Amino acid sequence: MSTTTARPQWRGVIDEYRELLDLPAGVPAVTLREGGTPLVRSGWLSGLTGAEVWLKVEGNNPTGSFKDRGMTAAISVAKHEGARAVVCASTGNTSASMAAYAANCGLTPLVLVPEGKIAAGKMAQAIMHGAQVLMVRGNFDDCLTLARQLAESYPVALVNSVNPARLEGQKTAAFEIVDFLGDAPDVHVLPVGNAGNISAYWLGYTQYAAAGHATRRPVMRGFQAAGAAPLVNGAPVADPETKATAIRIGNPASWKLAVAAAEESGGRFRAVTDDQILSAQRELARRDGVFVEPASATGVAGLLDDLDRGESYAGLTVAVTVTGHGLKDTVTALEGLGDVVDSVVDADVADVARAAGLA
Ligand SMILES: Cc1ncc(COP(=O)(O)O)c(C=O)c1O
Ligand SMILES: N[C@@H](CCOP(=O)(O)O)C(=O)O
Repeated sequence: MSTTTARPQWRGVIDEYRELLDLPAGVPAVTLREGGTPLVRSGWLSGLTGAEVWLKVEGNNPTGSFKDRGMTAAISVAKHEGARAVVCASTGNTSASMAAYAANCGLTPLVLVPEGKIAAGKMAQAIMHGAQVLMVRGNFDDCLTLARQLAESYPVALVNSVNPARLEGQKTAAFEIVDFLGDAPDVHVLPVGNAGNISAYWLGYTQYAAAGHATRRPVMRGFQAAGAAPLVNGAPVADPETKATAIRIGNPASWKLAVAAAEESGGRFRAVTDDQILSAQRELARRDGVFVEPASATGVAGLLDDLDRGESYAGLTVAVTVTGHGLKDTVTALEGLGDVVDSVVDADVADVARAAGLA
C-alpha cells in the first residue's frame, strides 16, 4: 500500500482568503479553483531595469484571465441570492469568465459585446460555455450602459466590475503577491481598461498592510493604449480605438477608484502606442517564455517606455500583472509577424537540416 499523503488542492480564492473578503457570511463558493497563479521572475526585464521584476501571470487562471478571481465571487453571490440569469458587457474576457462560472452552477449567461471587436478565442469560450452572445452596434461603453439598464429592469444580475463582489475577488491577487514576496513590491505596473483591476489591487494592498501582512503599499502605475486613454487624458474618449481590444474602453466604470489608487500611492497613468504594446508582447514571449494577449502586455510596454524616458527602477522590486493568455487572440499576435511559415521541406533529414541551417 502506498504511503504517499495526498497534497491538498488550492481551493480557489474565496476559500483561500474568505475571512478577508467582504462577501455574505458562509456564501458557498462557485469555483473553478481560480487564483494561485505563478509569479514568474522576468530575467529580461530585471536585466534591463536593474530591478527585481516579477510577472503575475494571470493567464494561468481557469478561463485564461484575471477576471476569474472576481467572477467566482460575483457568481457565488448571485447564485446565493437566487439569481437565475447573469449579464455582462464585455470586450471578451469578462464574458468568457462569466459564461464558465455560470455554466458551473446552472445560471443562464447573457453577453453584450461590441460588434466585430472581440478576439475569436474569447468569443469561442463564451459560446462553448453556453452564453447567448448579442453583438451590439456600439462600443464597450454602450454595452455596459445597456447591461446596467437590463439589470435595473429585468431579473438578471449584472456581474461586471461595478458589482462590488468582483473587486473583492480580484483583490486576492495583491494578497498572493505579498504572500509570495514576503512584502508588497515597491512598484506595481498593470494595464488599465475599465479600471476595476487597479482599484481591486489597491484595495487588496491597503487591506493587507492594515492587517500587518505587509510593511508598505506599492506605487501603482497604470498604462492605457494611446487610442483609449481616458485616465491619461482626464476625459472620456468617445471612440476608443486600439488593437489591444480588451482595453478598448473610453469611459472606465471605476474611474474614481482608479484615480484614488494612483494618487494615494504616488503613482500615475501613462499611455503607450499599439506598436509598443505589440512589440512588448513579442519580446515577452521570446525572452521570458510568457505568451500574453496584446492588452496584457501594456504594463510591460509601459515599463519599457518609462525606461526610454529615463525613469529609473534600479534596486526596486516591481510586480507587473500580465492579465490574460496569448492564445485568446492568436490573429493579432501573428498579424505583425508576416509569413510565419519559414519554409516547407521534404520528409527528408538532409532537407530538414539544410532548411534549419544545421548543414
Ligand atoms: C486582458 C485584459 N487586460 C486588462 C484589462 C483591463 O482591466 P480593467 O478593466 O480591470 O482595468 C482587461 C479588461 O478590461 C483585460 O481583459
Ligand atoms: N476587459 C473587460 C471589460 C469589462 O471589464 P469588467 O472588469 O468591468 O467586467 C472584459 O474582458 O470584458
